Parts: sequence; C-alpha cells; structure tokens
Amino acid sequence: MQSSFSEVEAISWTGEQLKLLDQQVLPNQIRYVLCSTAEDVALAIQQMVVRGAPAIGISAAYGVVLAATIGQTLNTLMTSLDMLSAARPTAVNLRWAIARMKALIDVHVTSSKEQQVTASLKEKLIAEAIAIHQEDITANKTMGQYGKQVILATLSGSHKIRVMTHCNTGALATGGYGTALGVIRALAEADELQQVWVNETRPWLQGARLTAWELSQEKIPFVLGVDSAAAYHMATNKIDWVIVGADRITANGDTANKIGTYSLAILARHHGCKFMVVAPSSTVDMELATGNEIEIECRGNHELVMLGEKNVAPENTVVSNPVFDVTPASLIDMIVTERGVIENPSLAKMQQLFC
Ligand SMILES: CSC[C@@H](O)[C@@H](O)C(=O)COP(=O)(O)O
Repeated sequence: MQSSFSEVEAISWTGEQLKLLDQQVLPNQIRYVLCSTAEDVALAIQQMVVRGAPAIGISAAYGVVLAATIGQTLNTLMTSLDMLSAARPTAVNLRWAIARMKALIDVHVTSSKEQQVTASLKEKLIAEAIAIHQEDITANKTMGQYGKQVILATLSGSHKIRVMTHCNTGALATGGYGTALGVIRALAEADELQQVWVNETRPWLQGARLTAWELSQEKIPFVLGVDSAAAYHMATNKIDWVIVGADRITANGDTANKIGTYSLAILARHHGCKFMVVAPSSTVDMELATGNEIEIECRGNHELVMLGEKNVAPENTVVSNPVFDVTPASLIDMIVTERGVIENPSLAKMQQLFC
C-alpha cells in the first residue's frame, strides 16, 4: 500500500531520536528507522536508509546531537564525530555539517573551559542541527527559483520545458523540496514543464524507486527510461535541459555526482542539450582544486550481482561498482547554488561566489 508523499517526512527530529524514512524499501513500503545513537545514524547512512548529499549532512548533524550525552568528556564526543564523518566518503556535505557542529564545541571549550558536554552545549547542538536542516530547505527553494529563471530565459520557441534527470535529488535526498528536483518542481509550479525523463539509475535505482515515486506523488508528468536509453531519448525527444544534483563541487567547478552523470554530460553536449548542476553551497569544496582529488565511493558486488533476491550474474563475478563519477566543469553549462548562478564554471567564477 503506497502512502501519499505529503503524509511522510524523510528526516525528522522527535526531540530525542532521529526518525528516517527508510529509502531502502521505497516505493513498496513506508517504513521508518528510529536512530537513538550516533552509531545508529552512521549505519543508516552506510546502508542508505538515508541518502543524497544534503540529507546525509543533516542526518549526521542530528547524529552529533545524539552522541552528546551531558557529563560525557569532549574527547569521547569527538570520537563520535570522526565515526560519523567516515560513514560515506564522496559527499562533502557530511563533513561540512560535522565541521559546523564541531565549531560550536570549540567555542564551548574556549568560552567555558569545560571539557565535558553541558546542558547548555547540548541545547546549542540541537539548535544548530535544526538550523542546518531548515537552511537546506530555504536554499533549495531559492535554487528552485534561480534555476527556473535561467531556464525560462534561454527558452526558444513556444513549447514547455523538457528535462532529463538522474538519481534522486528531491525531498528524500535533502532537507525538503530538492535541488535538481527543486528546479523541476519550480518549473512545474509555474506551469512551464512539459515532461521529465527519469533515468532509472543503476544499480541502486534511485531514479526508478525514488524520483519516480516523488514525481508521481506531486503529479508531475514523467517517463522512466533505462540509463542506456539516455542517448536515444536525447536524439529523438529533444530534451532541452539535463538537470542533476551534486555530491561535491571542487574549486574549478568539476562535479562529482551519481555514476552515469558524466556520460549524460557528454551526451548532452553532443546533442545540443544544456547541462545544469544544482547544489547548495554546503556541496562546494573549495579545498580541492579539481575533481581528480575527490574520493569516489565503491560499493559492494551484491548491488550488481543481485536484483532484489535474485542473482542476475554468477555469484562470484568480479564487478566494478563506483557509485559516483566526476563531470568536468567544461561540460557544465550552469551551476546553480543559493548564492547565485555560475555560467560556464571556472576557478575565477567559483572564487567570486565562494571565497
Ligand atoms: C540532492 S542529492 C545530490 C546527490 O547526492 C545525488 O544526485 C546523488 O548522487 C546521491 O547518491 P546516493 O548514492 O543515492 O547518496
């Protein structure tokens, strides 16, 4: 029995626990996982109960709150921060959120000289995690408007916009509303959207299981295709924009995102479709010069060898399963953030907005 999306919240703080909508079992089941400890949160991130760069950052911030027990030493708390940071490597939002929580702990040490978690520190950590969550929703709504305006400004002819998207970048992957899916939502709200082409996004099927579910709940018209049909769909259906999210954008504008994004950018350039990356400033990593420095997560064999309970390849097959790739800045037409829009990204343009 499928529930309506408006009835569900992907990430919520109950006051004592972190409640996560379990993305492993969508769209067949609406099930929640309750996290009571930082270890529970780290496991939920690793197992992809919660996924998507901003969503894992927000969850990790709540994880720090769960780790902070009044009276506990700050050294022990720091061990939990390190453990949360290591849950997944590619999305910089995770480390960004933990750095924000750590900055509060540092101020607490300097101002109070305390080496323990106090009630006042705990309160500040809760407020910071909630602020990280709320700011992400606000950023998404701003990016939705910016992205929509850019697209409408480049529209030629009388038809509505036809977009292709990859992975899931919606309310499930963020604090709410979505990044790339937020732009798509804003186009739909303005009645400027014709249709979304959703790539299924092998091997975890974020497109088929999550984006298709979100779009159907929002009654936004979409068509699902296998990843390898993207070139065919671009060649025959005149897609105007490919709109994707990001897990990390480096100082020169190179962008890591779900595996297959790089191929889409090449295809988009070949077919004359525009390519837009939509991500909050928490996804920008100005410490890395280029995408070559990004650590790409590789996940287990079972994601390729099994489809549900069924084997689709011999059990001992050797597989390569990198779950992200890097799209060079030269293939990106537009990066949309809540701080502004960058056309044809470069180091100088990135520095202007992020330094
Ligand atoms: C707003 S989410 C942006 C990215 O995190 C998203 O496109 C993506 O690649 C998610 O990968 P996932 O492995 O599902 O966490």
